Amino acid sequence: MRARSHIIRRQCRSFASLAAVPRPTPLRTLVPRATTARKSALSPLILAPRCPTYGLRYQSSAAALLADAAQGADTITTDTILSRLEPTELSRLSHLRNIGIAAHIDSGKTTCTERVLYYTGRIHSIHEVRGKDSVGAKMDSMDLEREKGITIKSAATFCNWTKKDDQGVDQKYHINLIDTPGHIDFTVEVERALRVLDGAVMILCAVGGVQSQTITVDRQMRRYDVPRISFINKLDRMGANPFKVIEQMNQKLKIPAAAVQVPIGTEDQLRGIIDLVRMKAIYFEGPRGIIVKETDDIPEHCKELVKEKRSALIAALADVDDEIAEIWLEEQVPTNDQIQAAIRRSTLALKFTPVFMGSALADKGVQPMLDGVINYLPQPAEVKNTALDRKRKEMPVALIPHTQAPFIGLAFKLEESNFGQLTYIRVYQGTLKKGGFVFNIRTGKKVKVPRLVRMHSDEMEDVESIGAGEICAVFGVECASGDTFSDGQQSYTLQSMHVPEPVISLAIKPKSNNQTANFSKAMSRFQREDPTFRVTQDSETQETIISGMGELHIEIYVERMRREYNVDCITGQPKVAYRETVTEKVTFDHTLKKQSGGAGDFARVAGFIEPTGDLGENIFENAVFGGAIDEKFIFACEKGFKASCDKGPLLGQRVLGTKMTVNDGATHVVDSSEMAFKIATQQAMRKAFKDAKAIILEPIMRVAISAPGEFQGAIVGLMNKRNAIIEDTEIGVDDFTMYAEAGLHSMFGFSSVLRAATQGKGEFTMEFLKYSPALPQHQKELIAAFDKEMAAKEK
Ligand SMILES: Nc1nc2c(ncn2[C@@H]2O[C@H](COP(=O)(O)OP(=O)(O)OP(=O)(O)O)[C@@H](O)[C@H]2O)c(=O)[nH]1
Repeated sequence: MRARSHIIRRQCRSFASLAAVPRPTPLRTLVPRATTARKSALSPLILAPRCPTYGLRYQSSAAALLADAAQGADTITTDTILSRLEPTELSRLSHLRNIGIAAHIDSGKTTCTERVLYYTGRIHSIHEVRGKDSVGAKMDSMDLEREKGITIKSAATFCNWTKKDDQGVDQKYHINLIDTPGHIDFTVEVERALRVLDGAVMILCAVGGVQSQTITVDRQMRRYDVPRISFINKLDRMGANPFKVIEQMNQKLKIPAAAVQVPIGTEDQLRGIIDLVRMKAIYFEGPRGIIVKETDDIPEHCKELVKEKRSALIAALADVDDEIAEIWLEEQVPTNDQIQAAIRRSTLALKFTPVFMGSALADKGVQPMLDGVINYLPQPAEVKNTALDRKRKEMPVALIPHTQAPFIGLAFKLEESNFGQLTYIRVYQGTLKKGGFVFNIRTGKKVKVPRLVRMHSDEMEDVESIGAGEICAVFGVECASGDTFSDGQQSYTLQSMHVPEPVISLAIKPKSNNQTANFSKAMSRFQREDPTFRVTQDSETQETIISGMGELHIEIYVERMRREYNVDCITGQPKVAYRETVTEKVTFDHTLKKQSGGAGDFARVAGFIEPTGDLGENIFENAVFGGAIDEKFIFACEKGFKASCDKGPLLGQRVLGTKMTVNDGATHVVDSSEMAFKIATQQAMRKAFKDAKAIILEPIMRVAISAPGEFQGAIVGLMNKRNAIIEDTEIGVDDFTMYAEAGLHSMFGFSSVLRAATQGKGEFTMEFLKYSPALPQHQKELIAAFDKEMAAKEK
């Protein structure tokens, strides 16, 4: 029995340990042709070379690929992975797309997704955002979303899209899709979706063009290297001009763009779309445009435009793709296939975005956009994903999207549901199985996966297993957002997403005491689900303080508390999350000495504090030589410094960009303690901080305001009053957009001021840009108010 288990253990030796053995020669050169042919006829597994150290025969290409991948992220490319995956794995992955839809507010993301679900057969009727039937779109499942007509939470779904291949054979593709919110206050939803998706559709309004949030989304897509296609929506709107939008994309976004389609008519004359690659006119007939009719007959009045825009497409491709550049230089015309291949290559290389167009509301152009998702966005194996190996000093290693590899997944989103915590997971490697066990790399805990589902907005479909490259959700797995899971063999961690810092906070409490339990429940749930929503307790006032990304963000949570938890809340005035820092280097030498009868308190700390140079993390440095302060007390000094940084001396706000170096001190054999050193450091910090010309930093917001042209003067006046710096103003046909930078405190309540000044026609967005020193007068007022508050508390 023992011998048998020994053999099993040897055979089950982890892929991680295989990774440590010398790298085997690539499969293709070693496998004898006859063997491969015979073997592949019997099974999809390829016989791999013998491992020199263990004498094991690799079971599949997964092991060989993993052995290479584990040598370091640079040893393997997506081409290597693609060339060495077995046909079954390759076919599974090449029929899979994980995409997100992201855009400026109200561009039509949800309306578009509703059409995608209808045309792919996931839903059987279309309901509009703010539609007359009051049902609302499938992906806006929360009551609040349906009432307000905005997306608050990103929602995941999946569908199948059938498309003919080059030989005219129908191929079925599985698409995992995430619809994201447009409002900047919910931007973390976009961050986490883009972190795990392989490609994205960026939607733009044919009238609004590149708007403030388009620029943010562009930045987010670049942060996670997400290839994208673009879709200019709302061609049916008056004033629609897709080519002006493309011009704006080329000027303002950091990615070249060119149309791959032109419209047949615009506004109320929109009839269809012409595909510039295949040179086909496409019409959308039948109920809700479900029948796609393609013809070679390009309407006469479109021919000139088609010629011009096809040339523009080839010229744009020649700038980013060598093959087209060569054809172009030889003054030849590329074939349709060459154009299509170049669009795919340059889109995947993040050098280009093909622009599709249509009107989701008018049911035109969505199906060709879906074909574009298949043609131009990557399958999971075409995206290189890496993790850090904790066992090998955080060495980056490539992940292999193979179902037989050891499981690695990232929990990117959490939600509470009636059945417990629902955790969204992207499976990067291996297979996640219902009833199987997974290890949380952060906590080291092993947990069972009791239920595995695919999400369809707020509905779910149970599944037995999910393979590499897919997105799913699990129940009953306790974890935090951003945790990496493995099957216990590897100690890999995946980098989590960027989480912006909250900039606004307010005090909150339930109206009546008997709602406290529900209030706490709601707070802990919201905090777990949304990393940009924070809850803290003011240690002096014992008030609960909530912080978030903006007024709307906080407002939505207060409203959800009322609706979902039956808790009415009293909220204080919103407060700005100011920060404190030092601007000069000063030395300190502070002694704490207390003698009160028995054992006293003694600690001496000396050193200096100085600015770190950036407004990032605070730093504590131990530069004590010769044991002037015992090692265990140094740790207490660091604790004291950190506590002081959590509540700065000027306003009780967090300290940024400050470094403390302790280089001397003294210890008393009897009276020194950890507490004494902690307090001494806090006292030293309080004094030295003020001496080091401490200042208050305030969040500066990037503000974009759009309104009809007649209100421009009034809005300039409003912004001047707020000491804003107006950066740029774009004048459109009827309206204008102003870009400015303003301190957050001056922007509180701006939505109602703007509404009143523009007869409700103006709109604005703002997002955190940076921390900057507050104006001297404002700093004085803030400090005076804080001191007064403190004095009142002491009385
Ligand atoms: N005219 C016109 N209106 C459209 C079109 N697509 C969407 N809309 C309208 O634009 C509004 C916003 O649409 P949504 O689909 O909610 O936009 P969204 O981008 O998902 O919005 P958020 O997620 O809240 O940012 C709704 O009133 C839609 O009916 C279109 O093609 N033409």
